Formats: sequence, structure tokens, C-alpha cells
Amino acid sequence: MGAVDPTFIQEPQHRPKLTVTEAQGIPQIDLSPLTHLSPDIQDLVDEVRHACENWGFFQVFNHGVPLESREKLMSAAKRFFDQPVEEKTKVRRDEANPQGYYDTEHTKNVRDWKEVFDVTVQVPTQMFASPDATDDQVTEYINRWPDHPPELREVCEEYVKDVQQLAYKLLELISMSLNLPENRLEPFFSKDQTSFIRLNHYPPCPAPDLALGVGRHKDAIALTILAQDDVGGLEVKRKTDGEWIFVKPTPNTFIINVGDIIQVWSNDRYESVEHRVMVNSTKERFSIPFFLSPAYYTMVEPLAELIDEQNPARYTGYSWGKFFATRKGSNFKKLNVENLQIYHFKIPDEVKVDDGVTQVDNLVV
Ligand SMILES: O=C(O)CCC(=O)C(=O)O
Ligand SMILES: [Fe+2]
Repeated sequence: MGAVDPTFIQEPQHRPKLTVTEAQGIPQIDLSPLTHLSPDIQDLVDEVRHACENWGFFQVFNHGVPLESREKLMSAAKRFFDQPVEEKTKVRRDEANPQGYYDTEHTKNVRDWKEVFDVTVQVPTQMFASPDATDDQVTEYINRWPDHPPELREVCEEYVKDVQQLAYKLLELISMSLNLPENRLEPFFSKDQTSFIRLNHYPPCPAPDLALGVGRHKDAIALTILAQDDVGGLEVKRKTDGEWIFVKPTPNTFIINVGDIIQVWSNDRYESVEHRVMVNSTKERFSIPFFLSPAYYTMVEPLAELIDEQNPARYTGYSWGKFFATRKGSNFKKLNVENLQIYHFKIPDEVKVDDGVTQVDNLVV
């Protein structure tokens, strides 16, 4: 990516502090009660509720995803990104089919110091073709596979299968933590889910004090399951005081965060929390988020069981497919206006804008 172009430079108030706050890290949750078919998982459900309410982020261990599957994908990702840019652009994302390689994502209109490779879980993945509410045309996304490394497709597919299992377990725990039946959320994903994985590569950056790997944002999807390598860079905004907290890499754990869709389903009981990625002047970093996302025709709205007279619905419903199509369009041009956000669907009473410009942004598409 060369020297730091001005398009990468964050406004002074959004620049990272290079001394990191690590104290009071995000909760660590042991999922072994699930794999051992323990009859009593109530403590685990309580831990998940506590983590979702207080942090919106947690790490899981004893999660059942084989380490080998993750390591094979991390090495295949490195081999892919190690190639010259001319090779990578052969599988470049385009507007009609946003799968494959991309190196010019912007978050809040500032360019991210990263390159990505996206792969959908369902093949093909169906999505609305246009953000226009009156246009019901559906398009199909197809994965783009490079010639090199030849194993990339197989290791991605294996990893997706394994992480998908973990995603279903987490959905059950989250449902139970909201006092819902354990399978309450599964139907949103069991048919036509639009989930995808992203291989993120953050090259060393000559100005880690000015640029970010991913600018501050919330994930628009339902749930993120993130594998990070041992370099570190992810920071989460602590709910209690707004402080940026460094998420220390812990071998063979996944970082889980609630996305905007769960925020809406839970009628704000669980909030999607802002996070960002710092870069490093000497080391490259890799991470692999799995973005669990429902079928394109899902109407996202507070779950009926969670609203009553004391807790009226805080959002009007919105179409996931139209939301996605709107955000996706904004990835191809630098916007001078704010991106579509869930708070645009908030029922007035409490419309919050945190910094006068935007509250949340990058869909991760
Ligand atoms: O690389 C990371 O640690 C997080 C990336 C992220 O937040 C995203 O891709 O949405
Ligand atoms: Fe994110």
C-alpha cells in the first residue's frame, strides 16, 4: 500500500492511543458445558446474558472448532495475500457480486489500512439486487476462487462448516439468555442465510498513530465470531466509560460480538458495541470474522415476546436485504453523507447520535 496517503488519516479525535488499556478485559466464557452435554447449563446462560448486557463482546474457549481447521485457513489466507496485487485483483469484488478481494474499504469515509477476501456460506447467496424498496429483483452472489493457493476453497469450506456449528450453539445460548426457547432464532438462518466469512489482512503501517485497520464501527449483522492471530489490534469501546479496551489475543479462543440485528431483536436489551482495529508499524496481522446474517427477506424487528406495555417496541421493522443492498452500494463510492444505520429505524423518544456525524457505519460489506 506504500506511504500513508491522506485518505487513510483519521481525524485527531479518532486516532488510536498507542498505549493500550488492557485492564478489565472482556469476559472469557468456557463452552465446555455444551460439548459435555451437561444437564445444567444455566450458569453458562447467565454468563452469556451478563456478557451481552455489560459488554456486547466476549471470548469463548472449549468451543468445539478444531484448531487445525482455523490454522489451515490462517496459513492459506497468508499465502493468498502474499501474492502481487495483480494476482489478487483477478478475483476482485465488483458491484454486482461483492465476493472476493478488495483493498479500498472505507469506514466513516476514511480508508481502512487493510485488504480483505470475502466468501459467502450459502452458494449461491440470494440478495436483493437494488436498495430501491419498490424493486423486488433478487440477485445471486457467487464465490470467486483464486488459482493460488489451490487449497483456499477447501479450507474455507471446512472452516465455515465448523464455525457454523458454533454459531448455532451461541444462538441457542443467546435465545435462552433472553428467556426465549432455545431454537427461537435458528429459523432466521436455517434457510437462505446471507452469512459470510472475511479474511482480513492488515499490512505493517508506517503511521499506526494516524491510520486504523478498521475505523470505529458496529457490525450490522446478527453475530460475529472472530478468530484473530497473536499480533493484536482489536479494541472494543467499553460501555461503562467509553474507553477503548485492547482485546488481548488468547490462543484458540474466538471473540464473539452481538451485532445490530440482535440489538433490534432484543429491543435494546443487548447492544451492538463499537470497535476498531489498530495497525502496527512492524507486524502484519490476520483476522477472520464469520458474520452470521439472516435470509435477505428477513424483516428485522423487536421479537414479539420481548415487547409489552412497559417495554414497547423501540424500532420499526426493516428489511435485511434492502439494508444490505443500501450499505453495499456505499462501498463503491466515498459518501459525503451518513451511511444507513439501525437508529434510523428507531421509534422516536431516544434517537442518539454520538459524535454529531455518524453513530455506526461499516456493514462489513
Ligand atoms: O480484525 C479484527 O479484529 C476485527 C475486524 C472487524 O471488526 C470487522 O471486520 O468488522
Ligand atoms: Fe467489526
